[in-house]
Amino acid sequence: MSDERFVSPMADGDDKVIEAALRPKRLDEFIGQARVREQLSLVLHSALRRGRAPDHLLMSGPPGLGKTTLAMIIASELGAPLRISSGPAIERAGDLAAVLSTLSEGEVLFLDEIHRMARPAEEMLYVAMEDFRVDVVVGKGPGATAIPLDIPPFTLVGATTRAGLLPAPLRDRFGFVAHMDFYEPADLEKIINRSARLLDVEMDEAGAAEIARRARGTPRIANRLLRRVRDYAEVRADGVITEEVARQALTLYEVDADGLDRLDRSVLEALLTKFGGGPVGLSTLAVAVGEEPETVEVVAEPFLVRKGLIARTPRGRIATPAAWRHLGLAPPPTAAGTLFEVAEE
Ligand SMILES: Nc1ncnc2c1ncn2[C@@H]1O[C@H](COP(=O)(O)OP(=O)(O)OP(=O)(O)O)[C@@H](O)[C@H]1O
Repeated sequence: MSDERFVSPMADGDDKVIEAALRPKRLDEFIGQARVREQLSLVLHSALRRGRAPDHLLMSGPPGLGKTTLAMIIASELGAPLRISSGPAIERAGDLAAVLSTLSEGEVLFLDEIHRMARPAEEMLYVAMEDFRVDVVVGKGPGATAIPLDIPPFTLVGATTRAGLLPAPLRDRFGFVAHMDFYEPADLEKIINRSARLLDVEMDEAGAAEIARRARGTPRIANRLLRRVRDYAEVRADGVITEEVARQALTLYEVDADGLDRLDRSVLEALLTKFGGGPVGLSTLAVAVGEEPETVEVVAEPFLVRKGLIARTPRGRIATPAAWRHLGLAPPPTAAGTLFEVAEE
C-alpha cells in the first residue's frame, strides 16, 4: 500500500489477514450502527421463529464500514452456511448459474459490490431471488432453449457502495435495505479498544480517542491506524499508546487532526487553487489530482462532504468556506464562498 493510500477504506492484503481476526462474530459484539443492528436483529429473529429463510438484504454505504462483517454475522446468527462472491467475479450469467445451482437450503449468499455484476447475470438473479429458479440456457441462436432449474430457498445479502447504480428491479427485490453510515468517534473508540485487547496492545483512553478522531468514521481505517501507531509506540516509545504517541505517529503518516490524508488534501487543494473553489466536474477534478474518478468519488468525496468541506451540486463540486479555512487559505470574494451560498439557496 502506498503512503497516499494510508487511510484508504479499501482493504489491502495486510488488512485481510488481520481483519479476519478482528471481526466481531455475533450481532451483539458488533459495535455502533445501532439502527441497522436493531433492524437486522428483528428481521433475523422473526425469520428464525418462522423457520424460514429471511428476505433478501441489501447493505449500502461507503467501504470499510462492516458490510462483509455483517454478512458473516447474518449467516452465523441464522446458523446457515455462507457463500461469498462479488459483482466483478460474475462476468457472465453462467458464472452466477454455477453459484446459484450449488446453493444449499437456507444458505446465505453474499455478493459484494453487487452493482458491478454483468447485466445478463442481473436478470438471472431477479428470477432466482423471486422464484428460486434458474433458467439455464442450452444451445445458441434460434435453437436455444431455457431449462428451468429449481433452487432451494436462500438469502441473498448484497453489498454496494453505490446504491444509486443498482437498477430499480434489483433494488426492489430486496426486502430490507440497511443504510450504513460513518461511525461516531465514541463507537470507533470502542472498536479500537476491542482491537487493542485482541492484538495485546497497551493503550490509554486518550490514545484511543486520538486514533478515533483521525479514523474518518471507518472501522477498517481505525484498525489500520491502530496497527501503525502500535509500530511507532514499540519502536519510538515504550510500547504504550498515549495521546501524544498517537499524535506523533499519525502526523508522521500524514493523517491530519481531522483524518484527512494526502488524497483528500490534494483534492481540496486542486479544487481551491486550480479551480477557484469550483464548481468543477468530477472527472476534471480527478485528472487534476492524477486519480481515477471512482477513487475520488468513492474514497475521498463522501468523507469531505460529510466534513462539510465540499458540496456536490448539479453544476459540479464546490468548496465550502470551511475548506478554505481547513487549508489556511482566504476564500476569494467572488469565488466559492459566493457560489456556495447561491448553490445552497
Ligand atoms: N461494528 C464493528 N465493530 C467492530 N469491528 C468492525 C465493525 N465494523 C467493521 N469492523 C472491522 O472493520 C474491518 C472492515 O470491515 P468489513 O470488511 O466488514 O467492511 P466492508 O464494509 O465489508 O468493506 P468492503 O466493502 O471494503 O468489503 C473488519 O476487520 C472488522 O474487524
